[in-house]
Order: sequence, then structure tokens, then C-alpha cells
Amino acid sequence: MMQPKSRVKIVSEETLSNGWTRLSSYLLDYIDRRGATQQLKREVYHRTPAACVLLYDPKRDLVVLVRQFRLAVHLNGDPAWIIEVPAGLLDDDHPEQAIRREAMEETGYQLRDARFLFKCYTSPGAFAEVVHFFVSVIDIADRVAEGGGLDEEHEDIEVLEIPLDEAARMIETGEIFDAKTIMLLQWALLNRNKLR
Ligand SMILES: Nc1nc2c(ncn2[C@@H]2O[C@H](COP(=O)(O)OP(=O)(O)O[C@H]3O[C@H](CO)[C@@H](O)[C@H](O)[C@@H]3O)[C@@H](O)[C@H]2O)c(=O)[nH]1
Ligand SMILES: [Mg+2]
Repeated sequence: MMQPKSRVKIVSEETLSNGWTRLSSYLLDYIDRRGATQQLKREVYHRTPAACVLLYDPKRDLVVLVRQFRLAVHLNGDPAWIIEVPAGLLDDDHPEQAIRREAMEETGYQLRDARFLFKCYTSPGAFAEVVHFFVSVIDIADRVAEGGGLDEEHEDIEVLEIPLDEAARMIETGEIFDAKTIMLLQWALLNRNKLR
């Protein structure tokens, strides 16, 4: 059995765009499962790692979500102020540090425990992005600031407190359609009893 690494040889990389995030085109020699060498062309968007968190308040049985404008959604013609769990890029921080910072900036909640759940590739066909998923049990007393995002980054974030069952229904109605948000809400539905 061939080692996986020896099946892939990067022949060349060309930077197509180097703006907010770099986009490259690669040529690679790829040995397929029958042992034949194929030359492939693949584009990769070098999105850096990120983290997201489900804030769950067991006393009120609600989750804290954020609503903000997403241009890609707008360009597709979908309602573009979309509802998501708090999330952000790691910016060289450890995932847990990053998610504490993002939760504070976006929602004003000071997290006590943040429990790592899993990591996931959000779109592995084209994006290098890995997202680290967390859950944090919160209480109304943990909200020490307004949230809303950073003015200097022109973040314009609305904080929403929604009963978990209502949020679950909003997946069915199509009002919530962000992948990481759906994953965390479904995790919460499966594990709510352990969070009380
Ligand atoms: N100038 C500039 N600024 C940008 C650009 N893209 C994003 N920004 C700014 O950078 C901020 C990044 O905010 P974060 O909170 O760190 O990231 P996020 O956009 O919430 O990202 C999370 O959700 C995305 C959508 O699901 C994920 O793609 C991402 O990995 C992460 O989970 C944005 O609010 C915006 O102000 C850009 O192309 N140019
Ligand atoms: Mg964010």
C-alpha cells in the first residue's frame, strides 16, 4: 500500500489573487487508486482557521445568536442579514482564546467555561478553512457588555436571544441556513439535558 503523501506531488503554485485572503492555482501529479498518475489543476482559497461557539443558557433554555450582513449570500439573492453563532478567525490565537474574544466582541458575554466539541472543514473542495467548534453554558449575569462587533472593522452585529426550540424550528423554516449554526443547534438538541 502506497503512503498517502507519496501519491501527491505539487508541481507548481500560482497566486491568482492576494487580497484579504490568498487564492492559488496548483498543478499536481496525483496517483489515483488504480496507480495511474493524473495531472490535476486545483484552486485553493487559503482561508485561515476559525472558531465558533454555541452560547446556551439552561435557565432560560435559549441560545445567543448574532445577525450580520454577508455579501456572498446577498450576491446569491438570499436574505443577506443572516443568523449565525458567534464566530471569528483565530488571528494567531489559540482557538479557545479566540472564541472568548469573539464572544465578547460580538455578544458582550464573558464566557466562563468553553468546551471544545470538534473541528470541521467547512468546504474542503476549495477552502483550507478549519473551524473549531465550542459550547459554553452562560447565564444572564455573564452579559457584561453590549456586543455588536468592532467599530474599526465596520462590524454591524445584532445580538439575538432565541429559545433553543424556536431556533431549531428556524432551521426548518429556512430562516437559519448557516452550516456551523445548524451543526451547533443540532448538537444542542441532542445534548441539552447534559447542559442543565
Ligand atoms: N477589508 C476587509 N475586511 C474583511 C473582509 N472580509 C472580512 N472582513 C472583516 O473582517 C471581519 C472578520 O470577522 P470575524 O468575526 O473574525 O470573522 P467572521 O467573518 O465572523 O467569520 C466566521 O464566519 C464565517 C462565515 O461562516 C466563516 O467563513 C469564518 O471562517 C468564520 O467562522 C469581518 O467582520 C469584516 O469586518 C475583506 O475581504 N476585506
Ligand atoms: Mg464574526
